[in-house]
Amino acid sequence: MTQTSDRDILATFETLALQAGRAVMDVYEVDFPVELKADASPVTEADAKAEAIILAGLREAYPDIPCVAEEEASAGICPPELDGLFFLVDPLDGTREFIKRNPDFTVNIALIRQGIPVIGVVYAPARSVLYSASPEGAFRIDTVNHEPGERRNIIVRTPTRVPTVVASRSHRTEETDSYIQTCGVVELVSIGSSLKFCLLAEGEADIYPRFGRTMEWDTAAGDAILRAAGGTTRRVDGEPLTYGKRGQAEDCDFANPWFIADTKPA
Ligand SMILES: Nc1ncnc2c1ncn2[C@@H]1O[C@H](COP(=O)(O)O)[C@@H](OP(=O)(O)O)[C@H]1O
Ligand SMILES: [Mg+2]
Repeated sequence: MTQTSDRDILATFETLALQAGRAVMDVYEVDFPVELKADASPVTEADAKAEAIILAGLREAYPDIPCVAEEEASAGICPPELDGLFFLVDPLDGTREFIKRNPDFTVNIALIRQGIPVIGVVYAPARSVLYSASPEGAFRIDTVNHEPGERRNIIVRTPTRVPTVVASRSHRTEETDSYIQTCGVVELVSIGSSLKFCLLAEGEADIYPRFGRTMEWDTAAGDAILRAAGGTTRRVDGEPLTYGKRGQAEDCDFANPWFIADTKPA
C-alpha cells in the first residue's frame, strides 16, 4: 500500500472518529441507561451509535478490508479471514469512565498490517483532543466542536530520572501494582482508556504496564500512535505485541497478553 493511501486511510479515520465522538457526546450530555454484556462489562447506546457510524464509514470507503469491532465481536460477529490487513475498532474505550462522567473515554480506530498497528486515531471528545498517527508521524490535534484545529507533531521523551507511570483508573490489578513497585520511585498517574498510550506518545509519561485483561481493540489505536511517536508495546517476554490473535478457530477472541508500553523503539 502506498503512502498516499495511508494518508487517505488516516483522513477517513479522523473524519469518522470526530463524527463518532460527536454522537458519543450527544449521549453523554443527557441521562442514559447502562446495560451489561455477556461478560458483565457495561455498555451504553453511545457504544452502539459510535460503532455504527465508524463501521458504515469504513465499509463504504474500504469494502475489501475486514473490520473487527468491539460490539460486533461481543455479539459473535467476526470476519472469517483477516488476510494480514484489517481494521480494529473500539467505539468507546473507557466505558466505565463514560458512565462515571470522567472525561478520559476515547473513540479508537486502527489499521493492522501483518500483525502491526500502523495507522491509528484516538479521539477523547470530552477533552477536545484527537491523536492521529501513520508511518509518517504522530500528531496531537486540538478540536473545537468536533472539528480539527491546530495539529502538532508529537514524539516520546527521553525517560526522566523519576519516571511517570500510567495505569488504569478502573481496572488495576495486584500484578500491575507489584510491577510498579519494582520500578523504584515513580510518579503514578491513573487514567481510564487508551489515553495512557497517548501520554507516552506526547512525552508526558514514560511507562504503561498492563498486567491484566485487555482486548486488541482497547490497545491497537493507542499502540499505533505510540509506535509512530518512537515507542512500542511489548509482551512481558520482550517481544513486540502483535495483533490478529483470534484464538480458537471460529471464535472472536482477540485477547492481549499482559504487556508493558514504553518509550523505546521496537
Ligand atoms: N473487569 C473488567 N470489566 C470491564 N472491562 C475490563 C475489565 N478488565 C479489563 N477490561 C478492559 O479494559 C478496558 C478499559 O481499560 P482501562 O481501564 O485502561 O480504561 C475495557 O474497555 P472498554 O471500556 O472499551 O470496554 C475492557 O476491554
Ligand atoms: Mg476498550
